[in-house]
Amino acid sequence: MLIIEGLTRRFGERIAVDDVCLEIPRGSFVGVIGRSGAGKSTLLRMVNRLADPTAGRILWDGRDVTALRGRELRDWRARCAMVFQQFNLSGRLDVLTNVLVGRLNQVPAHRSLLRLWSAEDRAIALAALERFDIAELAAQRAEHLSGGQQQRVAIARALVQEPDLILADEPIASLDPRNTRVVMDALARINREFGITVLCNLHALDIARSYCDRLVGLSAGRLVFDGPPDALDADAARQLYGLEADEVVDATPTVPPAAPHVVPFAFQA
Ligand SMILES: Nc1ncnc2c1ncn2[C@@H]1O[C@H](COP(=O)(O)OP(=O)(O)OP(=O)(O)O)[C@@H](O)[C@H]1O
Repeated sequence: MLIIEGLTRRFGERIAVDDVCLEIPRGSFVGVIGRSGAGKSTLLRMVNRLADPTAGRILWDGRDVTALRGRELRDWRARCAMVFQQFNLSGRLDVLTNVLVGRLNQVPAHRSLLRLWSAEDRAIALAALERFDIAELAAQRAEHLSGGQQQRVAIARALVQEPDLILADEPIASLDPRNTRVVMDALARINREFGITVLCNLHALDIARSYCDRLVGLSAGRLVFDGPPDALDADAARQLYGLEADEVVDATPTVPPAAPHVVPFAFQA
């Protein structure tokens, strides 16, 4: 369970996240929605401590992760895999090596420094690529892939990290509609098949409604909506999006939420 208590982040006079409280059970797929500048990225970045809160606490299974330092903080970050809008791959490295980077925390330091990947690590990385139908790209340089393929590589890298949480910050913002579906499907599979909690910042409300089992809406840093997608009515959307509400509201969910089916990690093909 992820518990966020009174989480606040100020940048000078500006409050990016303002006294947010949430309880997120394991295995949830939560969409964080709101206008540009609402505080979505700052909220996610605080969860894995890329940004530190000005006030408040974050607890994972009862442990205060806001207090972690040094090795414990590195371990926490390894358990919260990030997926970014711009994929954050090493373009000149091949796809398999990019995925193996997700294993760095699982291997002894001397091996990770020398990039000495074991046959088991390679098999795990390859199986993750197979899972997302991109194993045939394993030897290609990441920079030669399309945006949708690169994002699937980034999700495979997140998966081999064996995280408790995936924090996806606008993972589909630079993708076309077809790749948007492919990438959201990949996140949904990780959530359902492995029971990994997903927090996903999304601009597109129709996508958030289709894929997430819960929506958390921020406006000027404050939590103004927290509920299932079908509870987000026109009034709630207007509170979140103001005059843009009519543009972003699509009342028809396009993909019915699927029941979670949890299996342990098993990457080997
Ligand atoms: N490092 C920073 N320094 C100063 N202000 C910041 C910083 N990071 C974020 N902010 C401000 O905090 C507020 C929230 O920003 P944040 O990026 O979290 O919003 P967002 O909802 O993710 O927006 P977008 O959807 O455009 O990415 C904004 O007003 C932003 O300008």
